[in-house]
Amino acid sequence: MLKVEINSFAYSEKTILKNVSFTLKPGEHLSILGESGCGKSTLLHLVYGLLHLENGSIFYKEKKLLGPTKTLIPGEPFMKLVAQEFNIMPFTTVAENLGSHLSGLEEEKDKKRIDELLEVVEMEAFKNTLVKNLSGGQKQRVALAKALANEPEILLLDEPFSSIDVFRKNKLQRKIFNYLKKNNISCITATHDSEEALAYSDQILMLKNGAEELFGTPEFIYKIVATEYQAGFFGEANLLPKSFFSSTNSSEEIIVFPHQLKISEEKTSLEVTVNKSYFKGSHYLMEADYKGKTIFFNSSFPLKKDELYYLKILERD
Ligand SMILES: Nc1ncnc2c1ncn2[C@@H]1O[C@H](COP(=O)(O)OP(=O)(O)OP(=O)(O)O)[C@@H](O)[C@H]1O
Repeated sequence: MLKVEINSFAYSEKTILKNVSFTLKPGEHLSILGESGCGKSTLLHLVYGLLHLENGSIFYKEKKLLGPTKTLIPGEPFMKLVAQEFNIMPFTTVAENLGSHLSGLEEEKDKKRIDELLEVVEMEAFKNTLVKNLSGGQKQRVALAKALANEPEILLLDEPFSSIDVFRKNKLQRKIFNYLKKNNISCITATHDSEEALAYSDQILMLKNGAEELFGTPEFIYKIVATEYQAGFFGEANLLPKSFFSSTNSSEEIIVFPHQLKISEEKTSLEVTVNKSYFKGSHYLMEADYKGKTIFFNSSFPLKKDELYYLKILERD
């Protein structure tokens, strides 16, 4: 088990991370969700041992990890980090790149392993291509395969699918994360992609300004979001008075996602004027106005600009 306790971390004067702690069991997948610059990469670099953690500790299997000041080569042998600037050799082929991370002692075994890794990242067709001639997304897939080559116990992934097109992304995510589960490899992923975090992780750690904002299972996080910052990771969201939807005197406001609002035949407190409709494939996202505030709700058909509607809430699911 990995046990991370970061009391605080600063590059110079400015504190980047504070009071972040979690544990990770074998085969478990943790997603770090947070806006750009909130400290996700820094957290991965601390765990991997590229940065020195003065104020806190990291244990793996009861053993304290020493960090870069006490080890000759930064990084831990049982962990692999796929950083945003992936480090792959440009003037060698994809297969040679992967081969450089294998034993080199048993040629047939290595060849088989290279084919297996290429299959996981769907790069079989580029086996003999020079890395310098690959696209950004293809290089990212080689970096993922390279990280898997030596069967790490923990994989740290920094925005692993950021350069990969939607066409391939979903299938690749399924293949990689299923491969990790099957092989009991723990994984920490830094991501902006809430769909990826919800679908594949066991736990989500949401950061805000380098501190824990929310921590829990994807279902727990999605149901508990209460502020615009928290809800912002899951698409458009409305912050509306609770009193609109229930008989309460409280001035409390609640987060309501577009799919939780529905047009009402009866008069409600929420009378909106339609501004725009955006086709989303399975439905239309409506942008409407309520007393100068923008409200988003879903509709199965487009609504006309300037038409008035009453909205009611559906149970949050
Ligand atoms: N080597 C460094 N020296 C000084 N400050 C740094 C260094 N690396 C990162 N920072 C700063 O630390 C903060 C956190 O950066 P980090 O890269 O961890 O954020 P992030 O959440 O991964 O962002 P992104 O999603 O954009 O990759 C930023 O304000 C960044 O400017």
